[in-house]
Amino acid sequence: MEGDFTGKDVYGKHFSPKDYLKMYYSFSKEDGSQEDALLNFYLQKFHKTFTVDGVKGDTLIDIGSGPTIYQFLSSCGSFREIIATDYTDQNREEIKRWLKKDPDAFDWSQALKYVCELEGDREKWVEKGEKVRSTIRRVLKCDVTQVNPLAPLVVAQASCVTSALCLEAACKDLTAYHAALRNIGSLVKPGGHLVLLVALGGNFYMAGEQMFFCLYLEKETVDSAVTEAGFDILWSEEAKNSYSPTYSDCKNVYFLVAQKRIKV
Ligand SMILES: Cc1nn(C[C@](C)(O)C(=O)N2CCN(c3cccc4cnccc34)CC2)cc1-c1ccccc1
Repeated sequence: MEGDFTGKDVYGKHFSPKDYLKMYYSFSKEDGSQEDALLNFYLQKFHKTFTVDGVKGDTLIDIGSGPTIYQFLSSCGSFREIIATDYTDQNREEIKRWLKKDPDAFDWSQALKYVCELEGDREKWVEKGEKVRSTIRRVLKCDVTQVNPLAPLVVAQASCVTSALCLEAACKDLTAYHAALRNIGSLVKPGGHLVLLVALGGNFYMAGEQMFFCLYLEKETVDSAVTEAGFDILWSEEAKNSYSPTYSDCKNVYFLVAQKRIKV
């Protein structure tokens, strides 16, 4: 199955955060399900980046947060402020529901417990949730196709920009992908970090009954786009995609940490 590019308007109209969260982030009851394995990979790499390797700073901006907060579970202890962003109103509303402890918000307790286990005390998951809530200070609109993705706001350059599973879904071709990387890279201060989670080798993914476009990317394409955007890649790791093939045809997921070159 391959689809035409899913324009921004389709996202706004047809993307259902509830369907999506149920499909991709409902930890199965029995351990070791395929979807768990993929989310566990994401959580392990964020843990390595922020808790083990010590990437830290003042502000972290997450680009294209979607309706999820798993990407903040390790970074919340390393930054004074986190800014979550997304293009669609319904994704930003879903994040705000969780921040406000709305009873209708998605239950992230399994992911919280998993990260606390990585940090050495699974029982601390409630405190971890409070830490995430107190660190996410703003939830803003973003559009990676704009030179300033946070326009009309002008935000000071951040110590770190993260973006998970976003650009391949937001960019219609490689020209747009390179431009989007330059756009989000402009939000990083010199010497700051860019952390990407990318779906490789895919053309589509499902959220509920709706099929969404995915730009077909290979590791080398991502690496060269990151380098051309002014970053040095510090480390990266690929994992086999284990989403059910009816969910997506992407082959691998790719985690990358890069540092913005300081112009001398
Ligand atoms: C899993 C999974 N989750 N997601 C993230 C998801 C649900 O797509 C999302 O919420 N996003 C990204 C796109 N995004 C955007 C869409 C249009 C324009 C945007 C302009 N600027 C910023 C963001 C824009 C809005 C937030 C993607 C996958 C996945 C991808 C490929 C293969 C397999 C799985």
